Amino acid sequence: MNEAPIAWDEAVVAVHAAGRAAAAPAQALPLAECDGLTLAEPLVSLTDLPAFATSSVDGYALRGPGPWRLAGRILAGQTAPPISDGVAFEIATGAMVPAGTGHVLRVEESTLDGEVVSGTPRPLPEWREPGDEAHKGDELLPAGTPVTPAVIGMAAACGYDTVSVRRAPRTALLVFGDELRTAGLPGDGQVRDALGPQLPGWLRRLGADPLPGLSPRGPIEDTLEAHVSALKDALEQADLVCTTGGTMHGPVDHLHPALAALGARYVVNTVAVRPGFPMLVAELPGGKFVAGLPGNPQSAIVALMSLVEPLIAGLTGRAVPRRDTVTLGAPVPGRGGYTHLALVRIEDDGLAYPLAHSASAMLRGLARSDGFAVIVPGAQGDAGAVVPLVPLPIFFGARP
Ligand SMILES: Nc1nc2c(c(=O)[nH]1)N[C@H]1C(S)=C(S)[C@@H](COP(=O)(O)OP(=O)(O)OC[C@H]3O[C@@H](n4cnc5c(N)ncnc54)[C@H](O)[C@@H]3O)O[C@H]1N2
Ligand code: MOO
Repeated sequence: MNEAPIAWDEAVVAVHAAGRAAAAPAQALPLAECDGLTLAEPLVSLTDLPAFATSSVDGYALRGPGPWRLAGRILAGQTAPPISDGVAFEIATGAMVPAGTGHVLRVEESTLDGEVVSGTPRPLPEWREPGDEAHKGDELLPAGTPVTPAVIGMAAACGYDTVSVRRAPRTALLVFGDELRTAGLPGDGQVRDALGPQLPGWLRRLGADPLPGLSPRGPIEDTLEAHVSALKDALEQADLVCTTGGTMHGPVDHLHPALAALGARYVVNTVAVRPGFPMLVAELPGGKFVAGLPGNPQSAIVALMSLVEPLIAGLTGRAVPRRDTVTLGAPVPGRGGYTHLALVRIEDDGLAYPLAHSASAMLRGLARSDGFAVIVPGAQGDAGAVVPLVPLPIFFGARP
């Protein structure tokens, strides 16, 4: 219970390593099923790209000095015949350039008189040579690359039908707290559950696969028995179970005793970060994980980005999440020996400003935020300082 909190940056590395050691096996999946998954092996070109000399323009393939006699037409998709001196083939953009072609003359820079083509070809080739983009065997992308639509397009272009990927970790979300209402207005000691509805969306954006029926489940009754049984059930289906609330040691905080009852080993138990320090990740027998997110809503999201993001990265074979930097537009206080993850919004001047209503129990600042500025232990975030940013996984076009 009184374990010293681990430094924030060390916690990130520790959970990533634990996830990496338990990563899902590689599997070959059809391209259409790979969006959002992770390459398990380097993407190596299966062919020269382009695979044949490809015309970049509509015009005429020519050989030797002009004028040229029109001998036929080559459309995209057809195999080009060889070409001989004094001959022209009408050729389409994307069509195969005949072996022996000296020039491709653009249609708009040519004249066709009966069957005679004339004009002055441009000096530079108007076609792409085999291997211009890639040679067979070239490594195009390393293992661990997240599969985006562009990666799928690249894989298709160089001949893949399936790619070797690691699947998204299946997640469950258990919400703890007898004070939580799942509908209607808060009041009389009860609050709306603000984490059950938002965490599955964040988890999906971080590359996880939230299980239907378990995303969320709760509120789970505030008894140890109910906690143990809910965790057991969820762990049967999920690779990673996230929980909210109950990370402290209050009279109805049952997470730690429940983890002990299940034989869990802490990977990280409390982190020197504000807010959110009671966050934890534990590994269960069988290589499954529980991430304990504190109940205060903003603290839960700090824990998500501090521990769950790198854990998912490890489980899928991705690198430790990269942190870009931002320049602060206004001062952000440090938190002594703790790392401060401070909600910021990047305004039109390109600078990151702290947000009002950013206390750990609040969501108003989070709802307008681009991410958390990182103020390292012992430092102050002065205006003009360049600091790391933990970006929230929102599309730029969708920022609030
Ligand atoms: N004696 C001490 N008490 C507390 C300390 C401390 O150092 N000493 N730390 C505080 C900090 S910091 C945090 S964070 C919380 C963490 O507590 P738990 O993870 O055990 O969370 P709960 O006690 O269950 O809830 C805390 C708070 O958050 C509200 N909550 C919980 N779940 C939800 C939800 N799904 N949606 C909206 N709000 C939620 C809950 O009602 C409480 O207000 O401990 C402090 N205590
Ligand atoms: O650190 Mo608690 O997680 O501030 O609210």
